[in-house]
Amino acid sequence: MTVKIGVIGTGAIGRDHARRIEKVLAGGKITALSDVNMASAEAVKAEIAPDAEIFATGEELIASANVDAVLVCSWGQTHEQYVLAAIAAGKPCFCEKPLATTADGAKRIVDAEVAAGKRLVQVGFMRRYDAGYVALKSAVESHTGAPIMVHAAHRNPRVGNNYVTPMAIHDTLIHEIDVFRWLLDDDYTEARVTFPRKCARSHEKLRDPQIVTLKTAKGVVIDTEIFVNCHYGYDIQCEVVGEDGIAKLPEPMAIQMRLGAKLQNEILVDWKDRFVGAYDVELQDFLQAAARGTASGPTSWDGYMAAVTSDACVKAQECEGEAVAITYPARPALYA
Ligand SMILES: NC(=O)C1=CN([C@@H]2O[C@H](COP(=O)(O)OP(=O)(O)OC[C@H]3O[C@@H](n4cnc5c(N)ncnc54)[C@H](O)[C@@H]3O)[C@@H](O)[C@H]2O)C=CC1
Ligand SMILES: O=C1[C@@H](O)[C@H](O)[C@@H](O)[C@H](O)[C@H]1O
Repeated sequence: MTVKIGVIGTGAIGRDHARRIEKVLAGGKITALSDVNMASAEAVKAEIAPDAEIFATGEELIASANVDAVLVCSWGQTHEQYVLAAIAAGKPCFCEKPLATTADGAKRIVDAEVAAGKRLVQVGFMRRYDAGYVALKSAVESHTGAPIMVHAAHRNPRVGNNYVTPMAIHDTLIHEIDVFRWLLDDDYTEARVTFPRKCARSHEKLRDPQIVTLKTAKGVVIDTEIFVNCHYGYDIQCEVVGEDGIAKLPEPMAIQMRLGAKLQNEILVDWKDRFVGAYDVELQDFLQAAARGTASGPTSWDGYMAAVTSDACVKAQECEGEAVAITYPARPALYA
């Protein structure tokens, strides 16, 4: 079966996902596009999906009989309305992170999906599909012994002037928040944030870098450096320290060169390249589940847990150095 896909939001990631569905993956076809910037949707139609119909609104796209499943790739604050509309229409929906920009919004999605009685939503936490993280999880489960600490870093070369301090959590750390719950099979109990001196490239409304420390129910302490003006590249690091040994996230494959009296490996600069394989696998998973009228992978519940944790981390930014407690409600049976 070919799943007819409608994409809402045809900016950086919407365009890239449309490309992979049309040109890389099996079992899907882009039949509909929508963006508040119609020119962007028109450009994606012209370059990637010539058969797609352009809709003025996401709601009209979701209602179309020519759309079996939906990709929500618009700005974060618009995700909730589209995911709720997709659930109401009974159509599988892949939603880019964040599921919603508030924990209350994510909870409304969880409630709607539970009321629908089946999984319809996959959240775009692609790191769970990254070959390096999958190997790391296997090493932690089989070799390192019980985890005690995690040291991590999330570094972007630069960000725009619209990227302000809380976005380091909602937009950036949210990937670590999700992937460490999955990697450690654990939940968080408290968050703490420390700011070193602000780096010279950080603009007025951004305190960069910062270190977020999360503690889990099993007692693991995770420190993550977020540095979004690191300048040198896009660099994701993670090391798990266990009772018997240490496991480290592999570096992306890169040719090692001996040149000009230097030993060199290229470092990537763009998240699209760093996680290209993971995006492919996550969307192939979505297409397979959507063909069965359902969803798999990271759930609405995971999106909700990430939102609750993000809110606590933002509070922790506001009271530097102090611990902010994190508590979660009971998990509905749909997400057992
Ligand atoms: N999983 C990942 O690694 C990544 C996820 N993202 C997430 O994807 C989403 C989009 O990010 P980007 O593509 O980087 O942003 P972008 O700004 O390049 O594209 C967003 C597009 O959505 C459109 N849009 C905004 N409001 C809309 C609405 N109400 N209806 C329809 N279209 C609307 C904009 O006109 C724009 O074309 C964000 O939630 C972001 O956090 C982004 C980058 C990487
Ligand atoms: O999701 C993403 C961006 O929105 C975000 O701004 C980056 O920090 C992340 O590394 C990338 O994966």
